[in-house]
Amino acid sequence: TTAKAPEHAQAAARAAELRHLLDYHAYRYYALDAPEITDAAFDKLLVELQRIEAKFPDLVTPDSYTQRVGGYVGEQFAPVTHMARMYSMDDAMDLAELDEWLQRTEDALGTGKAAYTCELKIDGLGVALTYENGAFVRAATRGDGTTGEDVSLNVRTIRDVPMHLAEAGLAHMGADRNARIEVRGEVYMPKGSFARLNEEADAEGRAPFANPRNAAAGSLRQKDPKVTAKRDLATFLYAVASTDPLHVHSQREFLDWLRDAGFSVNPNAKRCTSPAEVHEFCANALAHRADLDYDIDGVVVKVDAFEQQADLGFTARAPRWAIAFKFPPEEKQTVLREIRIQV
Ligand SMILES: CC(C)(CNC(=O)c1ccc(Oc2ccccc2)cc1)c1ccc2c(N)nc(N)nc2n1
Repeated sequence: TTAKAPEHAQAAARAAELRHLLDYHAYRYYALDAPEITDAAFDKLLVELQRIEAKFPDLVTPDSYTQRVGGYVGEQFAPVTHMARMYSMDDAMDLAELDEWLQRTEDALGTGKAAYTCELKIDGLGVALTYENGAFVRAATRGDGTTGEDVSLNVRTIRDVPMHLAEAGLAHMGADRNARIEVRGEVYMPKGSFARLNEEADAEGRAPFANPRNAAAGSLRQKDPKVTAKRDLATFLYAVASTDPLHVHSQREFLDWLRDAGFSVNPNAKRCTSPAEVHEFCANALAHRADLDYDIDGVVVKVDAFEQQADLGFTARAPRWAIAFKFPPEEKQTVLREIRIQV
């Protein structure tokens, strides 16, 4: 066994180095959208780690990048109670209703001026991701807002979901770096992946998915994580149940923290300091809707300062400090399946 010791120790050291490298390069790629190495170089590191773990199984750690796709089928979809309600939002169906909300909000705040953070409303599936001591511990669907389904094994296969929080995010938490936090966001299927998936379905004579949202929902509900892993799902995070451990004081600061921590955050968010700026953001989002690689169904306008959010509070159903400005359904050129009529 002494002969084995140096080889094992060497393998253990290299495995730790590879785990760190893979996490760093995944962070560069998914959170910063600024990769330093090619995908091929990344895959080479991953294969090297998989080989070491195959030779020395005791070196496998749960947060290792190689553990993204795995786990047996039975343990999925158990009911999960969220740390805090995952609220929905009131809707504004047109600019007049949006202006009513802006006016009502500014009156309620009494300050005359409020700043808002405008975000794209991704047409996907709401999920809650829970981290403890900086490590991913669970993912759940939104469900009815209080109780969702455990989809941890499937969410682990989504490449842009970090298995543990990056140091830049943890450092911001100071003494609370080990706190349990639950972030919320959307799981979506990029339009390109949706088109490819439906081409495959067509080629195999299976029914196509109606839209990317349904395809994302179907992919998250897969019993076998190996199938989910092939569905090319992605995320954008946008909320947290309790902001205390993060020591941030506005939605804009929070979105910056999410990036620091390694999460994928939609790059089109903007802090607006007047209703006119909010209108401009909405008009611009609608104008560029078709150019995006994901479906959106509107814009979410949020009071930016957390102190003002706390002043406004929640109704039974939704926060008073956020509104969903809805876009009309996008007319899509649906390719009708050829129908052969036997004449
Ligand atoms: C605003 C919020 C409803 C999230 N916020 C929450 O879920 C939430 C929940 C408890 C909170 O704080 C509490 C903590 C404990 C008790 C009560 C409230 C705070 C925020 C929401 C919902 C859907 C969104 C969407 N589709 N796209 C974008 N871009 N943003 C969205 N934002």
